Amino acid sequence: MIPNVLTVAGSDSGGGAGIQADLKTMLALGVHGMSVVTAVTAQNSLGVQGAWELSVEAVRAQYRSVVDDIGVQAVKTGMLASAELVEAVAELLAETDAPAVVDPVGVSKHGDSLLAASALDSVRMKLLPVATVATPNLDEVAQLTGVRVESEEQLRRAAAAVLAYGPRWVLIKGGHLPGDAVDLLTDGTEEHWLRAPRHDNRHTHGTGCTLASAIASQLAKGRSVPEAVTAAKEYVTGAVAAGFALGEGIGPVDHGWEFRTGS
Ligand SMILES: Nc1ncnc2c1ncn2[C@@H]1O[C@H](COP(=O)(O)OP(=O)(O)O)[C@@H](O)[C@H]1O
Ligand SMILES: Cc1ncc(COP(=O)(O)O)c(N)n1
Repeated sequence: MIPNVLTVAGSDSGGGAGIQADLKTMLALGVHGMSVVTAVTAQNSLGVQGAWELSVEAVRAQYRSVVDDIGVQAVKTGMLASAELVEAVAELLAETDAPAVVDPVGVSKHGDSLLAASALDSVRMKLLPVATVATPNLDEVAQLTGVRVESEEQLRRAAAAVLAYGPRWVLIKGGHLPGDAVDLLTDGTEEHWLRAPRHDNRHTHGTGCTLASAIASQLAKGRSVPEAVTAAKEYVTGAVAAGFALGEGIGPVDHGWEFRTGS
């Protein structure tokens, strides 16, 4: 049986991040990808030119259509735009018997806001508590907890601050630190350090979405959280290494890198 994985996220018209990155990742990892669109962005390699969020009703209806008939083995959330949508999605996740990977998307690589400042409290109090794995980057950690990370050793403190809001696991992504691309996965008792060489490639649009979707895909296949994150890290590292130029700015990671190897 092919596992079903659902992404609840924003559309990136440029195809490198958001829903488009999620569905490509799911295809690459051999699961059936499905989507609940929360917002539509006009976006390309230069930034986000516009964003329009959908109504709570439209988001709920998409989610129910998928979950009630088809069923899901894992869910991933990304851009949720507003406090209303964050709260509605948190409620839906709480009713769903499947692991949830929560990528608390705040700001795009270009610095465009993808989440209203008024939604931060809902992310902390409603969304993080229902996450199986939360995957904040360092900017999101600072926004959500006030903890600023400037070195690998400080990742531990960041993880503890996020875990205090109640996710089962947290993966702090150290992708924005200099040196190796090091992430810390912990549930407060176990610690797993995931280290990969930093690829000197500016075409990294979509890294976070890709990693979170890859984790959800691996969880849907029945892997444990540490196994799923380890496999997902390998996939995203390969995708960053193969990231390519597109437009005038920051190009996407290559979701299809494994198909192209040797071709
Ligand atoms: N230049 C790079 N080389 C290798 N891995 C990277 C690079 N940049 C980011 N990563 C990895 O990509 C994943 C996403 O991290 P990050 O870019 O920090 O997330 P986000 O897209 O949410 O800002 C992490 O596993 C991180 O370590
Ligand atoms: C719709 C949408 N969702 C998420 C991101 C974050 O991706 P990145 O951090 O790589 O810009 C994005 N740019 N657009």
